[in-house]
Formats: sequence, structure tokens, C-alpha cells
Amino acid sequence: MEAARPSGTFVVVGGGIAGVTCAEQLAINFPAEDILLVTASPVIKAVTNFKQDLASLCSPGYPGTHSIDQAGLKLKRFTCLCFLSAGIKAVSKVLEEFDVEEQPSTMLENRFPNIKVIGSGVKQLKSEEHSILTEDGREYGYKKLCLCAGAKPKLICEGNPYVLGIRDTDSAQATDSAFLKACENLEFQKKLTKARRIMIVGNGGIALELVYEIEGCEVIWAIKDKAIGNTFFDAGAAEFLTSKLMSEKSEAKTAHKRTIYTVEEAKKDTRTKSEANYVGSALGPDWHGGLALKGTKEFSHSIHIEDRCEVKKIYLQEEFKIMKKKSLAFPKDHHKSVTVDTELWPVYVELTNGKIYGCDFLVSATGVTPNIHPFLRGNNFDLEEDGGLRVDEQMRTSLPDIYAAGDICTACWQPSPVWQQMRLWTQARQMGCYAAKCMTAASMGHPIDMDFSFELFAHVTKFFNYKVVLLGKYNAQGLGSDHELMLRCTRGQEYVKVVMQNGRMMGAVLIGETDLEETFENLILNQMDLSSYGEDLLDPNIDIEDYFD
Ligand SMILES: Cc1cc2nc3c(=O)[nH]c(=O)nc-3n(C[C@H](O)[C@H](O)[C@H](O)COP(=O)(O)OP(=O)(O)OC[C@H]3O[C@@H](n4cnc5c(N)ncnc54)[C@H](O)[C@@H]3O)c2cc1C
Ligand SMILES: NC(=O)C1=CN([C@@H]2O[C@H](COP(=O)(O)OP(=O)(O)OC[C@H]3O[C@@H](n4cnc5c(N)ncnc54)[C@H](OP(=O)(O)O)[C@@H]3O)[C@@H](O)[C@H]2O)C=CC1
Repeated sequence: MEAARPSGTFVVVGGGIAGVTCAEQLAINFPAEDILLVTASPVIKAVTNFKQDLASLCSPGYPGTHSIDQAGLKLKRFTCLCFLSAGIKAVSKVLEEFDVEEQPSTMLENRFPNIKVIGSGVKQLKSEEHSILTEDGREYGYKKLCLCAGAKPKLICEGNPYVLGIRDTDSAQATDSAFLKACENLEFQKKLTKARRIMIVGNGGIALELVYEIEGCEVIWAIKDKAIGNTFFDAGAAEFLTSKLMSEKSEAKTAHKRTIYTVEEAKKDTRTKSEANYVGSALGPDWHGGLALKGTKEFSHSIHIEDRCEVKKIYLQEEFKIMKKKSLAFPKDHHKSVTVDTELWPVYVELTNGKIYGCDFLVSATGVTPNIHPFLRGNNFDLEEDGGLRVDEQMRTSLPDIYAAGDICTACWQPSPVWQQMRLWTQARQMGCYAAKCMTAASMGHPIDMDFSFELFAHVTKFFNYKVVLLGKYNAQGLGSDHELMLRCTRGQEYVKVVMQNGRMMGAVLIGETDLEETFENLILNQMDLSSYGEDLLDPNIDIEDYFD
């Protein structure tokens, strides 16, 4: 084994958006120092085309005019909101727009000559010795380390080849490369092309996107809740979206937010790595954009929702046949629902509502677990209940000189009343950038204020081809019963909900082209007393922007 480098280096683990943003910010702050980015994935994720004058305050320092065709990569366009406080009480707001690009790591090194990408997974962290061991047998010392190793799908059932999770690009995209054989169980797209019926379990972001995108394959969608999309929506918004889901998909649907970049090119450039230990980045926005999510059948949409239920048991075909023979094993009702279905299926799923469905495979879209094992084992980190590394208001973990950002960490500071952590692209970028600033401040002995990004929760995405903006306590999270809601809804067009508490706006859900986001962001941030405006706030005949100018 090679000797550890002299400690004195900043090391970042993870080539996802949190790690790359962190490394870039460190490279800018310390142009004369080597920044090591150690990553298990063959591509890194970078934010490009950061368009906005004040962006440098929170961007990783991109020139802003990155060529779209660079290296022939397709881009993922992503729009998000960024709030800039001027260091004084007044907070101004600027719409931030950027692209997310998966790139070979050499592109990052070319842009930032003081970043060195180590294409090998971290096998072990030796926190007491301030060093990490990589899969390729090297050891690197660090003076400050930032862990950005992301998260992995939390599956309803581990080790079952018929239960797929969706995380890295490879798990969603089929290719026949030897490299991917290790990920065979995760080749979602390949399996889908042969599928007649699948079951999707879970009610969050991935499930919402999948049920809308999948064509030519029956989808049984099993959700714990009464309404769809519980992580993002209340029952009203869910109903607004369900009607869209159940209607035939429009032509416009095919205009994706962004296109997925195929990693094949990057893989040709890949350094030696342990295939079995490969851990990819989360796909992020528009991950399904370039995938053919089509099953064997000719129809477009066939979705059946089973609500208020969970998966009770999964039977392989042979197991199921035996069970069926011993008919006593199933209550009468079960038997009925199975015998109606004369087709044979590779796998059968028994739900807690008593129904059994045969299908080709299941997608477990049931959330994520921070990636803390196995490489952090043996280090005494404080963990939060969700399995994340606890970080304080300066992104520090409980161990000296170790920071964390993105999906791997759990924010444990006292948050602003209108911010909460969600494991999202935007927050991964903001945390990565802020962690680098904290590492810099600590190295230089300077104090640092909490970044403005954490003043207000703001997420922009698309579901069922509607623009969706979520602001603040959009689902009245943590407000108890002490709040009221105001709604405006035009079926098929827009759904607007605001959450009010003591006359102040605490959150909002905006579905469709409402044009309200800027005004509402301001109202949530400045906590103006809006009691006197009453329902005028959502009156479509009043130009609310003028009102508050
Ligand atoms: C299918 C899907 C769709 C999504 N869609 C959206 C969306 O539309 N909008 C949105 O805001 N968010 C979305 N997300 C969430 C978003 O992608 C994540 O929150 C974000 O990518 C997290 O970034 P990260 O850098 O923390 O982690 P990741 O992107 O997961 O990166 C982790 C990095 O760590 C590396 N790594 C892991 N273990 C090791 C190790 N031992 N040694 C070295 N390197 C290691 C990995 O190779 C990877 O490079 C989606 C997620 C998924 C899975
Ligand atoms: N457009 C966007 O913004 C997108 C964002 N993402 C992000 O990517 C990450 C992964 O997405 P996803 O996997 O959908 O995770 P989410 O956290 O969004 O959703 C997980 C869902 O699974 C449910 N669930 C958890 N355990 C079970 C179980 N055992 N049985 C049945 N249901 C269960 C959860 O219910 P409960 O909440 O009650 O536990 C929740 O509805 C998330 O951070 C998500 O925010 C993903 C896709 C798109």
C-alpha cells in the first residue's frame, strides 16, 4: 500500500452534485492547493450555465456560458430559485437557472486544474488518522474532509431480483456492457421492455414520475396513503393531478425538461475500478427523459391505484403455485382475485388490503437511505434517525475536520421557520457549496453566517407535465392545526394553495403556469401581515404582483 499523502489536503468524497459543487468551491477558494475529489462513479455531475448576475454568491463559480455541445453531451436543464440576502435585513430574490451535466471527470480537472479526481471508491475512513483508504489500495491524508456519498434506494425487500430500486444512471438505463452485468438486477429499462405488468410501490417523487412516463405496460401503483404523491401534495393537489394521470397523455408530455446523458462515452474514459463496488450518483431531475420507458403492449397508459395498502408478501412463481395448491394458505378473497388472472407471472405480490397481483417485477420507490456503510464503519459518527450523518449549522459532522453535504447528511441545526430538508438536487448543490465555504472559513479562522439558501425551502419541478413550485411549509409541515389554507383551482390548468398562519404566509403549492412564485416567495420571506387582504390574495382578477410592489 502506498504511503498516505502528507495531510494538508482538502478531500471531498462523492462525484454527485454535492461533492462536485463542494470541490469546485474549494478549488476557487484555494487556487494554490490540491483538492482531491474521490468518487466511485465513472462520471461526475456538474452544474453548468448558471445564469444570473448575482449567482456567483452561491454558484460554484461557473463562467456562465458553457457550450451546450461540449463533448457532445446532452444537458439536463434545471431551473431553481435562489434567494440572495444582501447581508442586511432586506432579502432580494433572484430566479436561478442552470444545467446539470454528467461529465467525464477529466472535464472537471480541465476546468479546475487544482482539482484531482481519484476514480476509486473509498473503502475505509480512518478518522483518527485523518486519512481515507480507497478500493485501489491507496491512502490519502486530509486536513479537512467533506463526505458527499449520497444515498441509496431503501428497498421494501433486499436481495430479491424482482424488486428494483432506481438510483444511478445505470440502474435506469440498459446497456450490455460487462461493467453493467454487476448491476443486472437494476436494469430497469431493459426489464421494462419485456414487461406486461409491473407494480410500483411508494408514493414520492420517483413513483409520481414513473407512473406518468411508463407506456405500454400495465402499472399497479400501491400506495400507503389515500391520495397520490404524499411527499409533495395534499389531497386537493393529488386530486387535481390524478385526473390528469387518468386522462390520456397529451402530446406536450413528450417535451421533457431535460434529456438524459448517456454514460457510455464517459465509461470509455473510466479508470480501473472495482466493478462490484461501483456506487453511482443519483440521477436527479429528468432522469427518465432519454429512456424508453415502454413495455410490451400497445396502449399508452394503464394505471391502477391500490391505496391505503403496503406490500405484505412477495411470492416467486413456483412458491405461488405451491401456495395456491394449498388453497387454505389464502383466504377466499385472495383466491378470487388471483384466479381471475389466468396469466402466469414471474412474481406475485400480496398487499395488506388482501389483494394479490401477479407482475413481471416491482419497483420499490420507497425513499432513500444515506450511504454511510460500509466505508464509514468503525467511526463514531452521530447519526440521525433517518440514518444520515448529523451536521450542524456549519455542515460539520460529529467528528473533527469532517463535514458532510447532500443526501448523506441530515441537517440538525435550528432551521428557519420556512425551511426543511428534503433530499433534492437543489439542496445537494446548496449544501455542497456552503460546506466548502464553512471548510474555508474554519481553515482561515473566520466566522461564517448560515447561508441564505436555507432561509426558505423552494423546489421547482415537473409532475405530469405541470410545472410544480413548492415553497416554505407547503404542506403545513410542523404547523399543527394552527393554520389555514386558501385554494384556487382551475381543473386541468392550475392549482394554487397557500398556507397561512396568524395572517402570514408560511408556504405555497403552485401547480401550472401560475406566475405567482416570485410574489409568494417575497411574502413568505418578509412575513408581512396579510390579514387585511383576505381572499383577494388568490383572486385571479387582481394582479397580485402590483398589489405588493
Ligand atoms: C430517480 C431519481 C430522480 C430524482 N429526481 C429529482 C428531481 O427531479 N429533482 C430533484 O431536486 N431531485 C431529484 N432527485 C434527488 C437528487 O438526485 C439527489 O437529492 C441528489 O442527486 C443528491 O446528490 P448527492 O451529491 O448528495 O448524491 P449523489 O448524486 O447520489 O452522489 C453521490 C456520489 O458519491 C459517490 N460515492 C458513493 N459511495 C462512495 C464511496 N464509498 N467512495 C467514493 N464515492 C462514493 C457516488 O459514486 C456518487 O458520485 C432524484 C433522485 C433519484 C434517485
Ligand atoms: N421531481 C422531483 O423533485 C423528484 C425528487 N426525487 C427525490 O429522489 C429521492 C428518492 O425518491 P423516492 O424513492 O420517490 O422517495 P420519496 O422520499 O420521495 O418517497 C418515498 C415514498 O415511499 C413511501 N414508503 C416508504 N416506505 C414504504 C413502504 N415500506 N411501503 C410503501 N411505501 C413506502 C413513503 O411514504 P411515507 O412518506 O409515508 O414514508 C413515500 O411516499 C427523494 O429524495 C425524492 O425527493 C425523486 C424523483 C423526482
